[in-house]
Amino acid sequence: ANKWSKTVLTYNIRRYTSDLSSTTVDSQIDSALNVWSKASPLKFVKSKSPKADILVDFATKAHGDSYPFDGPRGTLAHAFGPGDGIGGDTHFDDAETWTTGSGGFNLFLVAAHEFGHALGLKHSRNPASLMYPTYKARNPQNVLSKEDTNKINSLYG
Ligand SMILES: CC(C)C[C@H](C(=O)NO)C(=O)N[C@@H](CC(=O)O)C(=O)NCc1ccccc1
Ligand SMILES: [Ca+2]
Ligand SMILES: [Zn+2]
Ligand SMILES: [Zn+2]
Repeated sequence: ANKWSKTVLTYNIRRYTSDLSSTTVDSQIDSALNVWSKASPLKFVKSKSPKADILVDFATKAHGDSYPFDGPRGTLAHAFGPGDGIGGDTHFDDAETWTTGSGGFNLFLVAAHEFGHALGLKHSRNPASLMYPTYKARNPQNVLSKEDTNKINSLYG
């Protein structure tokens, strides 16, 4: 599927990174989902069940799908597009140092990018877009470009 057939999506955080408190991870993930719910009709509900639409996980190297992580740097995270089962699932490479600031990799920023993929967005060629392929520091108050917003609303608006 290229998009979810519903606008209320559940998410569950299966395992956490040891770089941050679980409370901090919860709030970073919630803020990253809010980026998209603010720009579209989408709603996200935290669930206790790993059967949630979007299963968030931190893992290293081979972790049960066909895309093993690669140690520090390189691939930081990946997400599967909309669909049942692994669809929507979002994995973070725990070989990275996850931060809430500008050191290491900012979890909020990477998560916001990954959730774009989980919702059906591909990479953009526009360096101003959150969906541009490579990580760079952005103003957390304004991470979406007009293109990002237009794209999410072309799917769910
Ligand atoms: C081919 C995929 C699996 C590469 C992977 C990605 O795009 N995940 O969504 C990734 O980790 N990309 C790196 C860049 C790279 O591997 O060259 C990245 O920084 N992704 C996180 C990101 C990208 C743009 C904005 C914010 C965060
Ligand atoms: Ca990596
Ligand atoms: Zn994975
Ligand atoms: Zn990406």
